[in-house]
Amino acid sequence: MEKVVLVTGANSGIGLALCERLLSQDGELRLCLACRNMGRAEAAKSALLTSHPQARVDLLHLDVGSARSVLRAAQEVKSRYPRVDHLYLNAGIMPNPKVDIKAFFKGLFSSNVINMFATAEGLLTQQDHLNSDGLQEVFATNLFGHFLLVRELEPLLGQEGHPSKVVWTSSSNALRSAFSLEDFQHRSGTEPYSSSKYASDLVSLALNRHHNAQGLFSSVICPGLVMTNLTYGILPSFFWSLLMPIMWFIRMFTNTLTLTPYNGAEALNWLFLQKPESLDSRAKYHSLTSGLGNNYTQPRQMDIDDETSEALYGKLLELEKVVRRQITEEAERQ
Ligand SMILES: NC(=O)C1=CN([C@@H]2O[C@H](COP(=O)(O)OP(=O)(O)OC[C@H]3O[C@@H](n4cnc5c(N)ncnc54)[C@H](OP(=O)(O)O)[C@@H]3O)[C@@H](O)[C@H]2O)C=CC1
Ligand SMILES: CC(C)=CCC[C@@H](C)[C@H]1CC[C@H]2C3=C(CC[C@]12C)[C@@]1(C)CCC(=O)C[C@@H]1CC3
Repeated sequence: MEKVVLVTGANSGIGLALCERLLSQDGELRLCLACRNMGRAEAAKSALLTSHPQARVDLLHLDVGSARSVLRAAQEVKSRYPRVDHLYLNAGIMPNPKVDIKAFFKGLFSSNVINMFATAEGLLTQQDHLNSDGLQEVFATNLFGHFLLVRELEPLLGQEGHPSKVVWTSSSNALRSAFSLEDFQHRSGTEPYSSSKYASDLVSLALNRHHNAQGLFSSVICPGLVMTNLTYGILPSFFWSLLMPIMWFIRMFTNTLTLTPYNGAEALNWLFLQKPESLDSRAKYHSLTSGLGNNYTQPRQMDIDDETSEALYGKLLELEKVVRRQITEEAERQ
């Protein structure tokens, strides 16, 4: 049977580049683009079919920021496919980003400049708000919706003799300093993006602990700094044009400025080809691009521990119960 691959946030940026690369790799794939905007999803499908006319590309309506939408979409997946071989949890948002310009120029002339361009530590804040489920939107979109999707699709992930891979698009901006177990939704801080990405690293580790035996293997990747809708939302395009020469120069000294979605999808594509049992639960797989433009993937140990990972996993299971109860009660009232 052909491999089934589902990609969230597949209609643009790194997700779309991954789809292109996967289809070039394996013409037999059954590729499912899971997107919240069906117009954009159709456009992405047409683009993919232009370069791969024989490809089997399906669309699925999925808003990962809405628990109801996730449950509905998961039902649809269960009715369409007997199993899911690769589940790419790639959709992500960074709403209302603000760059600390003073910190940027201070960092630019310090020995920390390479780390600053790689992680944005101390540079970026965002303004978040509650969504219709009463959850912080960044947490709900980048983490919880994906967690719920994995929970719902468990019966399709890792069947007898067919291990499945779950891959989270995390970030080098996943920083322990932005995350707190007591405030795992990041209600009170100003770095919800960083917190949600750190949480995805922790959850991936917990998924491996709980589900490797059944054949579900979870990994996290970092695409590097890639020019996409998400990054174009951070600064006006005029600033990006000014910054580009600096970024190309810095690329001589650090390989984390992958810049194009194709390069950024390197680690996602690399993971597709690996035996799941050979992967390291504690490593983040980084897409890297050399000064000469060569792409490669490198594992780097994550700053995570079992205790925090298990505690967060427990809290997410509790929250899942609350959200499911809320949805059932609302359905009963209608
Ligand atoms: N660009 C970079 O430098 C880096 C990006 N990343 C991560 O890479 C991932 C992909 O982002 P990137 O390609 O850069 O940015 P894009 O904005 O191009 O892609 C994000 C994708 O996620 C989708 N999405 C957002 N919210 C939802 C939702 N509620 N439900 C379903 N889909 C949704 C978007 O759909 P729509 O078109 O409808 O908005 C879009 O397809 C993200 O997780 C991001 O955090 C990590 C590190 C660096
Ligand atoms: C002139 C001026 C104010 C420049 C600021 C440069 C920043 C906009 C970039 C420096 C490091 C970048 C970075 C990201 C976004 C843009 C920068 C902050 C990400 C946070 C984008 C999303 C990620 O997940 C990781 C990236 C790390 C580096």
